[in-house]
Amino acid sequence: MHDPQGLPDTAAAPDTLGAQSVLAAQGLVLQHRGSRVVDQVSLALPARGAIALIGPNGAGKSSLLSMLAGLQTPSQGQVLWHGAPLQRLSFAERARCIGYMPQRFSPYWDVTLAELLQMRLGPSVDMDDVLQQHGLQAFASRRWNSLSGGEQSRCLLTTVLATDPPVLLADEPGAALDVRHRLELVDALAQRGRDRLVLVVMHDLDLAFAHFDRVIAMDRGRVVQDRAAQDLLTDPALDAVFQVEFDRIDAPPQVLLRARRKKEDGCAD
Ligand SMILES: Nc1ncnc2c1ncn2[C@@H]1O[C@H](COP(=O)(O)OP(=O)(O)OP(=O)(O)O)[C@@H](O)[C@H]1O
Repeated sequence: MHDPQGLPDTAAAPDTLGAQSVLAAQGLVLQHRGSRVVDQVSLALPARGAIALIGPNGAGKSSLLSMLAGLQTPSQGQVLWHGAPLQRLSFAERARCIGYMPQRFSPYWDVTLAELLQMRLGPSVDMDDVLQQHGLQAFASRRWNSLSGGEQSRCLLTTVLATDPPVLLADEPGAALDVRHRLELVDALAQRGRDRLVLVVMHDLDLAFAHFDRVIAMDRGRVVQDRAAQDLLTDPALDAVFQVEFDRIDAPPQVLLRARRKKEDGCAD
């Protein structure tokens, strides 16, 4: 059964965690060589909202995101889409429901941006329109491998969003962008979060706290904080996650974080 948006109707098999949410993680564990890189993560993600996923290197953010996208199979637990196992959806349905932007992407063939978009959208879509909307006309005939890192990121996000998926999972989409494009990106993601779900892995904490409603922090495979952005920003628990001491600097309309190494490291001023 499908809803009017063409999405599968899986609400017929509700689950206590997943029924209230579009996407949910239920006791997710991911093991590599016997160690748990994601360890018992349960999360309920609503149909709307801009959520940042933060945490130190190796915390398990990318691993969690790829399981939520259905790209990695959990060692334990399951991902729920409207309360029913995500794996019940076909690959085509998953691709329509969940837009996923990985940290690194390189197509198997060295295609042009126009070819990549065409593969994603099909022949009936007017490619020039899409490229123009996103200011990417200049890159249409460029081979993927000839684009700079930041250009690839902008093109990849456009490719992922071209089908307007109800859920976007993006892994550090701003990492390679210059400051203007990074600001444009977080604005666009926050805007999208008003009527869609956007879950974004971010290392830029100032941008995460200024633009996102909810912030989830991971550490050593676990979700250690899951709070409204403004609550977590002022809580020393944030310092503990990153093992630094943050100065909170009042810079209306926001509070900026300045990190110092912890005193016990013997390197603080
Ligand atoms: N295929 C794999 N084999 C072994 N270990 C892996 C594999 N994939 C991930 N890991 C390990 O799992 C842990 C979590 O990795 P993950 O990429 O999810 O972290 P992350 O929070 O996204 O980190 P970063 O912020 O550095 O991108 C890391 O220690 C990583 O080395």
